[in-house]
Amino acid sequence: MAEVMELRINRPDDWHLHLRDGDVLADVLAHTARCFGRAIVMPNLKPPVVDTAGALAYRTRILDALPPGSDFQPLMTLYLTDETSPAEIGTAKASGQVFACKLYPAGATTNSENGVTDLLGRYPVFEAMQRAALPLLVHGEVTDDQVDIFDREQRFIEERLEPIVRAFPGLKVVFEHVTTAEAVDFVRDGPPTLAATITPHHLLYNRNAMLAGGIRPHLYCLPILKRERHRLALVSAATGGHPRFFLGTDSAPHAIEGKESACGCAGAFSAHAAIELYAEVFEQAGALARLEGFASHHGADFYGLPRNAETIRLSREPWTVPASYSFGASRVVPLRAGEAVAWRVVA
Ligand SMILES: NC(=O)N[C@@H](CC(=O)O)C(=O)O
Ligand SMILES: [Zn+2]
Ligand SMILES: [Zn+2]
Repeated sequence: MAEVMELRINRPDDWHLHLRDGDVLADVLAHTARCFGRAIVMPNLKPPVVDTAGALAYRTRILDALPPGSDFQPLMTLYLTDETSPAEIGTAKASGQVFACKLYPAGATTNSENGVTDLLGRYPVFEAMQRAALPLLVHGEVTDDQVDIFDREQRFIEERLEPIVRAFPGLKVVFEHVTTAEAVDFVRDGPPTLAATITPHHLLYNRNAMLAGGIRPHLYCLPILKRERHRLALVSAATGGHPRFFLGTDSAPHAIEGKESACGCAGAFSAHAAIELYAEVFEQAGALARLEGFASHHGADFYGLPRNAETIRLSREPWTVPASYSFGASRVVPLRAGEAVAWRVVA
């Protein structure tokens, strides 16, 4: 069969994105706005976005930082804490600009210190979200020191996520950045209200890529990269056409000095080449025809939003990723820095 050289798909959306704030916001945002129509914007700023007023103010800062002429739409989220009230959920929904709430178990990941410690105590808030039809987005890892970091996602499914999904049959839940075969099975076997996002780095790399032959801090993210058998399960879920798996980059930039450190931050920056990297994954799986569903349709359908009408064009033209990009006063090292990416977005 002749190699596909060009691909036209509906404009994709990123259903899990970190844009950060302040002097780095414009630098980070430009990478996503060059190709994605919308993105679910994560609220784990310092301090986190815990109420509707904060989300609306952050949204304005994002719109102000957009490149001229861009019609990128930020879809805002609230960061759940032990103090979030059910009333705030109604306010968030009524704003028309908040599209979900994010559950970070306290201590699970970057800027999760203010996250939830008492999950059962949050049930009245989940109840309010179910009523308001606001999806719950979950960083699905237990935080217990006793649990091995490679087992934290699996344990979260059994101990935390399964009970929530069972208790709230009308609540849409997105299991964010799934990294294990167990998570894939849980979502596939779950109800229509349960979906998952999958990142480009978890589709492309296993833990050897991060740890064998030298430690590569720019591949360190949470949940941590897993064994090859898990990566293969993710590839089959993403490329298999199942409507409850969709694109969420978890592009999470950190300044180079925060990553190349004795105690480096978790997060991989991928927005500079996100759709291109997913195209590589789908091509390798012989599933390029399914890229559009995963990247441009399944997420919008799950959130109950219209699909983007415009299209983008991808061409099979390799290019070399720069060693770093501007990040406010610092630099960020992107995924694939200094190496080739097989696809590029053309106008
Ligand atoms: N994925 C990460 O490793 N880091 C994210 C937080 C998150 O999504 O868990 C970040 O904000 O840096
Ligand atoms: Zn996370
Ligand atoms: Zn994230």
